[in-house]
Amino acid sequence: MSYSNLLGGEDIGSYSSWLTSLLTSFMGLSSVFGALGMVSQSYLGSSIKLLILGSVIETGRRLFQWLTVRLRFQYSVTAQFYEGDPAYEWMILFLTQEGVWRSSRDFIVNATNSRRKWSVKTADPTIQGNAEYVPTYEHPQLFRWRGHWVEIRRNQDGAPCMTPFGNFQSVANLCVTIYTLNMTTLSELVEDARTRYVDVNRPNVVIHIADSQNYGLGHWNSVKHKVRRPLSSIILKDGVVDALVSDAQEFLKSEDWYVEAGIPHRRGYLLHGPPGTGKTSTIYALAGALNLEIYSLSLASSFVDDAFLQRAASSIPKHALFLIEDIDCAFASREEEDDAQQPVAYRSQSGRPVGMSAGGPDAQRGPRSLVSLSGLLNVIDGVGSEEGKLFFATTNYIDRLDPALLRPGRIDRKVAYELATASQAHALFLRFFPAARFADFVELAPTSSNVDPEIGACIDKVDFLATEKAKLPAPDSKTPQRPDAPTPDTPKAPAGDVPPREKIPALATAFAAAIPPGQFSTAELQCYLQAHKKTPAAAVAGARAWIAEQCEERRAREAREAARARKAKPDAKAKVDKVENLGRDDGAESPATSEFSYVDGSLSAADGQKEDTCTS
Ligand SMILES: Nc1ncnc2c1ncn2[C@@H]1O[C@H](COP(=O)(O)OP(=O)(O)OP(=O)(O)O)[C@@H](O)[C@H]1O
Repeated sequence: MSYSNLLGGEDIGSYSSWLTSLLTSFMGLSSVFGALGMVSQSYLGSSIKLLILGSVIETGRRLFQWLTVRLRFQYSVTAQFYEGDPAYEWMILFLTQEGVWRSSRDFIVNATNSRRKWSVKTADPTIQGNAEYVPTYEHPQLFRWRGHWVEIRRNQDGAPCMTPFGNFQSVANLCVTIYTLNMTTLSELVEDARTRYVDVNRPNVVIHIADSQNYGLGHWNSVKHKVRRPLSSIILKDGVVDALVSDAQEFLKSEDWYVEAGIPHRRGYLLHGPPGTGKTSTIYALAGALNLEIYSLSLASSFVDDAFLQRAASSIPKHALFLIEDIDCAFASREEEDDAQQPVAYRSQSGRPVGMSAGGPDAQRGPRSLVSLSGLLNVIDGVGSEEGKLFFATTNYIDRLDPALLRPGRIDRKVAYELATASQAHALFLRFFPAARFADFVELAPTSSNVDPEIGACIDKVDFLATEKAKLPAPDSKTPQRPDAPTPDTPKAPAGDVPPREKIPALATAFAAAIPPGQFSTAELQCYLQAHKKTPAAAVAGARAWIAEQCEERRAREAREAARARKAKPDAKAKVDKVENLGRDDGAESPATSEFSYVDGSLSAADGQKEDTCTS
């Protein structure tokens, strides 16, 4: 290739003249550089010095970084806590108590609910009330704990990482670094956090709920705190609650015995009975009394399948209470599948079906679950079941449960709940109107003359009864006393001037006598009494009208359901007849014609002379 080609066709002469002029200008520049030589030498020296200094600084910086990492690794302990794990909750509380985030200036504000948040308290606790202040925790925070420096960093939307739940997900996590040579400091810190959490939650029952399929947050991704309910507030037949508590206590403290006997250390309970009879309340009260946290899930949830159930159950810690409510909603029992015609209904104490649907099981069945029977059995007592747990299940329809589910080893104890008896109605009334609050019950004061005539008549009767009782000699201490009997040291009150405190037991007796036993759930009675919080006499006086109203509502509901069932299935009429005949087996009237009977709440009835005033 020639130069001429390279230069695009220009001749050699013009090229050499261009080269000559270029060399001349270069020589000219060189002379300029030469003139500046003296000056540039000093600049060059400074530049080299700067370069060396920069390199030393950078090397030092890198060395320092390297050393920090090494020292940090060598002389610190780091732990990660993932949202959704109970230990994360402990740390949240710990950091809130330590006031670590007080310096934060960036918050998310949420309305307060029962779910604990990563919140800090404002200086004025009265302002905290309805909102929670959740720092965004962008920057690492350093604080002192028991003489150690602890660094906290929170990763809100971290890069996807492998969670302890076995998947990659960006989960909020908390990174705690303690600067110490002692590895046990970490466990001491975690134990401190746990103890504080237990102490703070002592007045509460902690309920972990699996309420979404977001595995990244753990299976128990919602935490609620309910005020602990005293066991004494659960009104059941004598001894039922005590037996349950001592059984669970015995189980919890006899782990060694189970191991020695080669029996898996787990215990299953099934609480069954009509809605609103206290099954869930009993479980919450029991968990509170035994300091157990509840892990509750519903098999009807659309995201709960065998795999989810398995993983969720195995992530429940030891000495916790695993609760499945409405366990029947998952599937039909084998018998039920075989005999789809068999109607299911609760019966009142008189044998009459109560609150049933005439449409048979299909009409009452809730949504089916993705959980299979074998999946559930496996979780309760198969290889998938974890030991050291109390398993509780509730159902309104024990008849629907497969016998395999009910066998001992899976369900070790069944407790039947029933519609309220007279003594439950009596106890409930006393719970609503404790004598300690008698000052609130103005209608009972001797001076109150402007009360409704019906209530007035009721109070008169109570006054009469109380004064009559006051005239009785003090009962022999060996004689069993009625709950409403006056105590021996009760001062005798003159007729017509009975102190309110003494009217309450008499009103409770009158109320219990007014309520037909085995017809209403405790929840229904509770709802009625709530409407009369401060007026016990009005509650007694109005009981009769309320019962009539309830009768009417039930009849209307049953008629509607029967009509719907008739429409849905041609043979429903036969089923309805069959169900109605259940009520006639013991000679009782058909629920269609006379579902309820109740005893007049008069004082004579309280003394045992029952008077049937049933209508319709
Ligand atoms: N035996 C009882 N003792 C005290 N309170 C009760 C009792 N039964 C029901 N209650 C009250 O009624 C309400 C509902 O009770 P709870 O939820 O325990 O009933 P349940 O039997 O679990 O109902 P469901 O079968 O519908 O879940 C609660 O507020 C509870 O206080």
